[in-house]
Amino acid sequence: MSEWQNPLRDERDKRLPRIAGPCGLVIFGVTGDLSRKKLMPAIYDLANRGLLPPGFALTGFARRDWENEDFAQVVYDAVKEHARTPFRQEVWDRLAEGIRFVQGTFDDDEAFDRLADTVRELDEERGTGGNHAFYLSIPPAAFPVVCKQLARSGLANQDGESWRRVVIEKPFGHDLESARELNGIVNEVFPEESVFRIDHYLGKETVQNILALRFANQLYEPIWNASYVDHVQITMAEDIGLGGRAGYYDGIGAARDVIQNHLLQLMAFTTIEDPVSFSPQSLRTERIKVLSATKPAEPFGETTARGQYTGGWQGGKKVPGLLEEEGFPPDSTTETFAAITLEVNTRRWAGVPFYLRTGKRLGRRVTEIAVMFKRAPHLPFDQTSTEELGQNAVVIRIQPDEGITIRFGSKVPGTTMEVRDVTMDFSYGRAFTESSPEAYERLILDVLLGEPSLFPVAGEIERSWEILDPILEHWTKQGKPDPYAPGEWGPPSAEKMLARTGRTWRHP
Ligand SMILES: NC(=O)C1=CN([C@@H]2O[C@H](COP(=O)(O)OP(=O)(O)OC[C@H]3O[C@@H](n4cnc5c(N)ncnc54)[C@H](OP(=O)(O)O)[C@@H]3O)[C@@H](O)[C@H]2O)C=CC1
Ligand SMILES: O=C1O[C@H](COP(=O)(O)O)[C@@H](O)[C@H](O)[C@H]1O
Repeated sequence: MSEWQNPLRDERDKRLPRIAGPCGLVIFGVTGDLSRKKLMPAIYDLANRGLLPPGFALTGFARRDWENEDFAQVVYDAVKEHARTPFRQEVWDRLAEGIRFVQGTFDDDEAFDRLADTVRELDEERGTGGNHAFYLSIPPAAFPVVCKQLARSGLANQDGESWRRVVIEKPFGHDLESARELNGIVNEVFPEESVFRIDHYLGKETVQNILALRFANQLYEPIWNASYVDHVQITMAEDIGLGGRAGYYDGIGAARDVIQNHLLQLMAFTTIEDPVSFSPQSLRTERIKVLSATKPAEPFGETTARGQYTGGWQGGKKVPGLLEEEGFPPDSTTETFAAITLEVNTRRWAGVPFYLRTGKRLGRRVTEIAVMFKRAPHLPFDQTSTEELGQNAVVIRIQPDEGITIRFGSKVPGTTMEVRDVTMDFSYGRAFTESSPEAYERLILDVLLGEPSLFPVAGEIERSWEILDPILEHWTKQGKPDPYAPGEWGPPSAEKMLARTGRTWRHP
């Protein structure tokens, strides 16, 4: 064979799509909301993009008395309703050949033995090669029993030639102690490198783009620190209510639901030092370092706010308050809005407050990171000419209208020197012809490829709870959250929380 190598080949290979090797995926909880709306459509989308191996197998495990064909019909309906990419019959036919169903409950040993038989048969019939991932799309209380069943039935066994991986949905625990306990149980069955804890925000293109923005450019990094940044606001606002989600949400609340995971990860991506490389280990090391340096600002009575939506009008429709939503007790103290202040005690960030907020039934659906810069030390203009000038800002829009906006002052055309804010916009939709894959597509593919960069490790999860636990304890003592009407941006206490520091929230 010639020793000559095409000098462009390595670079080109890096851009070729990464296709999973022979494998299968078992989903627990296939009748659930997440599975129907996100997981099954994402699997079809991956198949449609040619990223799954030819003999790929999808096995569902649930209580319903179904045959393989019944489950295949459920997957078909989910794909038709929710898939991102166009439906192609030949892709579906190929995928459907590998669909299996196992009926059972989580405490049923025989059901798990049947699952083990099914997996063995798939290895023979479909050539899955003993490589299987188990996706726990189930209530968090059931994570331990399913892990134990996977161990008991031998499904977690890896023989060195093949792999077994477990995928665990959020929330991972409800405080530090329960997260540690759960990590212990999971790690008794699966080594840490086989555990993929899902935080679907890390699968979003725009979240990964934070790293590109910061580390692929020279423009931002020199000013990305306490000398130039005044504060950072991270917002995840939703306009929907919690109808139909009481079983999961009551007693959990906004902070556990999204601050502990999505928002702290957004903060970590915004604040990490440049990783040595983009290897999973380097990225995780930097994320853990910054989370370890993060503390909630005190006193919590002034630095946090929490609210619960009341009934009212939104988008021209009458909507119920949380306490009128089905399944929530009339005295529920679950918060549907949460805002907290964090300090990142590193040389780069000391003194810069990070304000994180999230809520349901707010003004609109938007997730963004707004890096707000200090004002120029001196303005050589009349005071009246700069009255409408705000702070410079870099706003990273995670969703919708994914992109980046930079706000700066500009002269208003005319004979006077009047300066006003203008914006410069980068929009994914306009800049690229490629459409963004759904977060779950990216993450499921990464599980099958064994690529762990975008999955939080045990240490990150535990650090996040350490940050949040003292605030949650304070709120428990406080009792009822403050009311806010649908369409508002949280309760008045949220505005006060920033007003005390002379700042205001953005109302994006
Ligand atoms: N829905 C979402 O948008 C999101 C969900 N998540 C997480 O994903 C996971 C699943 O959520 P979601 O789909 O909403 O939950 P659902 O309540 O809609 O579904 C739960 C699933 O678990 C099954 N199940 C529950 N108990 C048992 C049991 N004893 N034996 C067998 N099957 C059982 C249910 O089966 P059956 O139909 O028979 O009851 C159902 O398929 C949770 O951890 C959640 O926190 C995370 C982010 C977003
Ligand atoms: O994890 C969760 O995220 C969803 C919002 O996800 P997004 O990708 O649409 O921003 C949220 O509604 C849910 O409460 C939470 O569990």
